Amino acid sequence: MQRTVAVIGGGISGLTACYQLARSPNIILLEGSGRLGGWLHSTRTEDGAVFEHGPRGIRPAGTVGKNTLLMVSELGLDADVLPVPGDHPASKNRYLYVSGALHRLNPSVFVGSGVLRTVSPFTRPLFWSGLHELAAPRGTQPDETIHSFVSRRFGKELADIAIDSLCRGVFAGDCRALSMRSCFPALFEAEQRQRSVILGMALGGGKGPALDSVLSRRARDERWSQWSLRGGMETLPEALQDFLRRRGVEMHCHARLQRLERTAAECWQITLEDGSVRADHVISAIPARALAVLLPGWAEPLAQELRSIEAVSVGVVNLQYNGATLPITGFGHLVPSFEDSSLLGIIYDSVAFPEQNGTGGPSVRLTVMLGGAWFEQGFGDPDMVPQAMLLSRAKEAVRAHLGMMAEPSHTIIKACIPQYTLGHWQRTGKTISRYLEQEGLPLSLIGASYQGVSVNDCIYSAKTAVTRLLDQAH
Ligand SMILES: Cc1cc2nc3c(=O)[nH]c(=O)nc-3n(C[C@H](O)[C@H](O)[C@H](O)COP(=O)(O)OP(=O)(O)OC[C@H]3O[C@@H](n4cnc5c(N)ncnc54)[C@H](O)[C@@H]3O)c2cc1C
Ligand SMILES: C=Cc1c2[nH]c(c1C)Cc1[nH]c(c(CCC(=O)O)c1C)Cc1[nH]c(c(C)c1CCC(=O)O)Cc1[nH]c(c(C)c1C=C)C2
Repeated sequence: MQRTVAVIGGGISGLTACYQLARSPNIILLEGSGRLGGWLHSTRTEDGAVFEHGPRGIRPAGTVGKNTLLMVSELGLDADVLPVPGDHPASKNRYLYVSGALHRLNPSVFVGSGVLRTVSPFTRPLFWSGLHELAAPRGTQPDETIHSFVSRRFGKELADIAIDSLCRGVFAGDCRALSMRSCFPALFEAEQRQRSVILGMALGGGKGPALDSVLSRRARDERWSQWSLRGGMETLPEALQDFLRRRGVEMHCHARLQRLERTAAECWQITLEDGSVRADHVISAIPARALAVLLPGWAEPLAQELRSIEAVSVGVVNLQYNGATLPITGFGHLVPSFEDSSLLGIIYDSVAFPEQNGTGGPSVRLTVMLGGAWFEQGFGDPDMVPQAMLLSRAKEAVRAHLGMMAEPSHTIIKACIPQYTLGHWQRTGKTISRYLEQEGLPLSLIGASYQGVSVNDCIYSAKTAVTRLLDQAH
């Protein structure tokens, strides 16, 4: 008898798992909402402007970046790719908003001749942070917060300003709570391997698998910092959906799971609102906390670990200013938590991707990101916050930081980003995997809750999980 694999959750993780399984028969995808794609969600206006609800740019670098470009190529999307080359202002200019002013941080501040100069908002040349790092001893803790790791190796000022902002701009999180080992594993391992992060990164960590494609070679030659797709990031799940439909994969929207049980015949019994499904193996691609509530009472040890993987809420406010121009060009700016904790940063979408501005004449598209780990403190309960409060906070920030006074058109979304806090590596790498192994549970866990929040990480971990599953079956 053919085995049935049920994939729960039709975000990019679940769709990629189906894509990797598509040669096998009896695959069923169950998505709770009315659409596939999860956070890859783009609103397209009648005049062709694109507003992203979640990710708006993907990095091409490294094994995970190349792997995504390979899938994009296989899906026939090469002509839709919008690259941001290395010499583009959105690659060269990123800003920090400190003491009421924008400070430009171009890459040479960290790696070029700029390290010898004092660049505001820092009070001394970053050269000294580099020297400090090269001399600092190897850490002895199995895990450490990002703030503690960077303060110990590079000095407190870099941690307080640059790293605090970076963690807000990637995890919407607090670097004093996030785990270095789980959020930046390559840097953590570089220190373990070579005693110094700088030396470890310079000497490299061995070769990854060969995942080259025409797109990844172009990305390397043109030094892309990121890329998107002409119709927005949602083009990717749409292409996956088309591919899966052609392969005959069963896909169901409005199929929210209510309960997961084991039957006497060692199958999964999956209860939906209006029926049930049986499967031999379940791939969960939903947030860890959402899975925890579906599990039966006997799996409480697993549910407990899953519940401890938290997530924070982000208010995403897209604003369009018709006929306006920005006072500066770049990727956007971040706001460190000491400056204004509940305002994370502003992305200048129209600079990186002018192709997505639409045909309605010149306009500026911005996204203001609010809340994150500071959401409750700034706005109260995420489920109760009035949209008007998020909108007025976003407009006020654009006025104060960029001097743009006009009345914008807008969309407001509330999103979630998982937080890898101290001990995450042990929770996912040891406790959870040991439990699944000991109980012999045919359950794979993929998605942003476990091994990286970026789109690249989600795609790569879905592929790895399916490869493991197919290897076990042979
Ligand atoms: C605002 C924001 C900006 C971001 N920016 C970037 C960026 O610039 N670059 C980048 O690389 N990454 C970015 N990310 C991160 C990245 O987009 C996400 O981590 C990734 O898309 C998560 O994909 P996923 O499939 O694991 O989860 P999700 O997209 O959350 O998908 C999970 C799916 O499961 C469904 N589901 C949940 N519960 C059930 C249930 N009980 N039954 C059935 N279905 C269920 C949901 O409806 C959803 O469709 C951003 C994320 C956010 C929120
Ligand atoms: C202000 C909040 C946020 C901004 N983007 C995100 C949040 C929470 C989410 C996000 N941004 C990136 C990733 C993926 C990381 C990866 O490993 O690929 C995610 C989940 C990319 C990113 N954005 C910024 C940086 C430094 C990075 C890391 C990779 C890279 O260098 O490109 C900076 C940044 N993010 C935001 C702004 C306004 C900003 C800075 C100018 C928005």
